[in-house]
Amino acid sequence: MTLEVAFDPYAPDLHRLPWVEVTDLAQAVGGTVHGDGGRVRGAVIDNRAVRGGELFVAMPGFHVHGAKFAADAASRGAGAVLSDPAGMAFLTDLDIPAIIVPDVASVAGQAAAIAFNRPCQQLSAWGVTGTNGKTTTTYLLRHLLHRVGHLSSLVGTVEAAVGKKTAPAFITTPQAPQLQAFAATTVQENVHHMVVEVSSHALAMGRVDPLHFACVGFTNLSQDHLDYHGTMEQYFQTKASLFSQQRSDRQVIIVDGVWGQRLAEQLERSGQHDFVTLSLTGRPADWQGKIIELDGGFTELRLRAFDGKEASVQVRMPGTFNAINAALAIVMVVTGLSPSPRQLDGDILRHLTVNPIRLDVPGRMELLCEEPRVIVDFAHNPDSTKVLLDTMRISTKGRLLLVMGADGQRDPGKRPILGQIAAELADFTYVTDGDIHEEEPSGIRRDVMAGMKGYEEKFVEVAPREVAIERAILDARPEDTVVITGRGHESIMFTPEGQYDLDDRVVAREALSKRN
Ligand SMILES: CC(=O)N[C@H]1[C@@H](OP(=O)(O)OP(=O)(O)OC[C@H]2O[C@@H](n3ccc(=O)[nH]c3=O)[C@H](O)[C@@H]2O)O[C@H](CO)[C@@H](O)[C@@H]1O[C@H](C)C(=O)N[C@@H](C)C(=O)N[C@H](CCC(=O)O)C(=O)O
Ligand SMILES: Nc1ncnc2c1ncn2[C@@H]1O[C@H](COP(=O)(O)OP(=O)(O)OP(=O)(O)O)[C@@H](O)[C@H]1O
Repeated sequence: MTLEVAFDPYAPDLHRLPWVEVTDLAQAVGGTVHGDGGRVRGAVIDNRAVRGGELFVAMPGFHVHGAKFAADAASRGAGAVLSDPAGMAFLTDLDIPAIIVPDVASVAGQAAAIAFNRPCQQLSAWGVTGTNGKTTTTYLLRHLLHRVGHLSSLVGTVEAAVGKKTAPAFITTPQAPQLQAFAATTVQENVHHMVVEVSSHALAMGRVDPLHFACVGFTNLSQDHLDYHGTMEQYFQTKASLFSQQRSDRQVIIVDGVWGQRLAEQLERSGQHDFVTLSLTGRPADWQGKIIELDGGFTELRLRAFDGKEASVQVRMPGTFNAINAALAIVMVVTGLSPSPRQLDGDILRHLTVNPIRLDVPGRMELLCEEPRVIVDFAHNPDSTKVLLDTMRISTKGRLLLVMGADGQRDPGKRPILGQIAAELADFTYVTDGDIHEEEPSGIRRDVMAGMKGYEEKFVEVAPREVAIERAILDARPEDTVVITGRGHESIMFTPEGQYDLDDRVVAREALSKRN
């Protein structure tokens, strides 16, 4: 019997990497070496991931300092430790060398890039950022790159995939050493393009450093993550940093929202003129897109470039927002692969649009049943919830029933706004738990319901989530639509008491089986 080994996208073959002298590495990151010489190949941020010879990147975290695990990393065979003055307290009696720098996060990517033999220099990286649509656009990018003959790896909220191998994701954009490890795996699998979903947290925490993207795209910006960024301005500037020439060669920006327009103006003012703009609402832009609604909830997307090149393609994915995501992905591939952003390769545009675009993205508009229609979707902020409910309303014959909640320990300011959108746009809402994390769930639900004042007859509070999903599905009439938002593809519920398996799709299917 052969045991199948699970694919670990963050564990490239270390034997295929050259050794790096610790003194050279220290010099490159401006660190001082404590202990004798030594050498490393590869890098990890978790002691439990050490296989032998890696640099253990010991960063301070929100809960613990990584250096606390340095001795264990050494016992597992780590070649050296990278840490900071605060971490040194844990490094006494260590029998491997340590590189000490003032701030580990700011050099972790660079150190890991060197330890993995600079994998990103051997591939083209594509990045997508924005509040909504990142995951979907990265899937579309990967699909379209394939259409023009380029295999790519993909790392984002749902999965980390290289070729046909895939592993579930635990975070949207991995920590810098993991991203470099993922790039090394990509290179070792002979894949030359890497598509990255770039979160604002990642940009703020230096997780994509020192990656230089071949092409990046901006979807949109609306309220989210203000618990971390504080203000919309700060959130915007963090996202905007991906579009500087220090970080990316080519940039595509949707300018239909005020933040996209600001991004374009900001780049223009800074003397960066080569970026490409895209509008789907008739605003002045390099690329114009027009979305025509077709029967069945699908769309036809017509694109016209600044040089007169035109294409049209059917997007067989529900919702105009998916046509917008497809437009961004198409323009990114044409922009990224053409000789220059202003000298387009018409063959690429033709190849990309010759066949309809149809792609299932796990937990995004995932259709579980036609009658009643039951959809699981990842919408978990005000804008995506509004866009989703507006979209579903068009094709709902009966009532639009919504199962929703908000996440614990995440941007409490958006909770009443989510409640208000639900109250205004759904016919009936089952207010339940989102991802609880380490917060008391009834308080989260109360925050959501604070936005539903005056609509008391249009919602009910039901917890736990499984019960709310079941109740909505059993209440639904055949002509109704049940939309279950907030967790999409996620399969683990985090609570203060621990974690347990909870997949909305599994719960919904079980409930559907109880309808006679
Ligand atoms: C706030 C934040 O970003 N936290 C991340 C951070 O956790 P932490 O600071 O609590 O880490 P910690 O437990 O204190 O540990 C400190 C260090 O010790 C190491 N360690 C820890 C324990 C151990 O046994 N051994 C060990 O080596 C850890 O790897 C870490 O380097 O380091 C962890 C290990 O990499 C991450 O999993 C964790 O992300 C958590 C899961 C998270 O939810 N992050 C969110 C805020 C996030 O980054 N979200 C964005 C945006 C998503 C979106 O757009 O919606 C994302 O990119 O996912
Ligand atoms: N372009 C868009 N504009 C607004 N809403 C969108 C757009 N694309 C998708 N959505 C909605 O947002 C939800 C999440 O989409 P997706 O996962 O692609 O975005 P994301 O930016 O990756 O989200 P997250 O950052 O939370 O991972 C979808 O399920 C859909 O309801």
